[in-house]
Amino acid sequence: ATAPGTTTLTDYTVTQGIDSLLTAVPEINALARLRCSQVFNVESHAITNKMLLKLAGRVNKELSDPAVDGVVITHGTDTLEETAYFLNLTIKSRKPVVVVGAMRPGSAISADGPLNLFNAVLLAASKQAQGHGVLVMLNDRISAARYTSKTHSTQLDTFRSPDQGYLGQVHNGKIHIFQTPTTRHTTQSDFDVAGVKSLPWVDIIYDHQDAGVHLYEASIKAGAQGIVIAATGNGSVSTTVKKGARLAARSNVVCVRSSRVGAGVVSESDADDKLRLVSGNSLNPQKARILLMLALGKTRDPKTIQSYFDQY
Ligand SMILES: NC(=O)C[C@H](N)C(=O)O
Repeated sequence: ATAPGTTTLTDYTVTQGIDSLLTAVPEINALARLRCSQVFNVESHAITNKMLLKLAGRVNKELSDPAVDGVVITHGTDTLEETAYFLNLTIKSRKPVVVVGAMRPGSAISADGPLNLFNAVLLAASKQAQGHGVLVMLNDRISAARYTSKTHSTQLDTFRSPDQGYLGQVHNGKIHIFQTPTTRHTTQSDFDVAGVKSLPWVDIIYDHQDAGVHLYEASIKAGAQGIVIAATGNGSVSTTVKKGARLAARSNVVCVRSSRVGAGVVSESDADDKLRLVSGNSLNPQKARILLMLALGKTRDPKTIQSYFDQY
């Protein structure tokens, strides 16, 4: 992205294609032989389900080529965690897939993109990075797609996971991996989107004080097959959530209770069975939506869907 001046950090437009990103970091040529393609060139809020499906197909195809050691995807940071988690569940390979972004435009003083990209290519080309699921590389930190989330609107250390931390770091051009995710991903995933043309529609509804039930009504009427509730605290079942869940259950729409607080596991509740609710485990609402779309491609049974949320 490019901004009008070197000190402008936020007012930018997507301008650079992959070729200009790479010419800015010639050091990358010493790390790997690169084959590049521009699959999309959009800000990340413009990514659609169709684009996710196309990207997963493309990455799986590249990785099935024995000449390919790994894949790097450059991505806007706003919804990066959604794409990374989707790929974590749908890529059928142990080879590294690294999603990389930048918080500052390339035109800025101290732009972070060049080093992030260098580190991402280093990681994607390495044996050490194999088998940990999809990785996110920013600010020298290696994160697991399952755990990491954008937590700050502008700072460079925005990608964090308070409970699970980082998988490792890149330091002076050397990779250090400290741990591996324990949730199922890539080669152990049940989800396969080969040949899939569209994903079931899932909305996210944010709960708050004095919330109305009209958003549930609208979502069900619009044909959603699932609703993720960004509930308060530990996924609290407020009166509105209860009413919304009852309406949804009547239309066979599956509701997942996640939390708007951004960290922590949402406990399973006694109310879940009665209201056909699924607990979102430690997935934030936007990631719970990704898993629910994939789960609904297989079943509408809340118990089976709960088992996916327990494992992925
Ligand atoms: N810094 C960024 O990458 C944000 C950008 N708006 C995006 O596409 O997500």
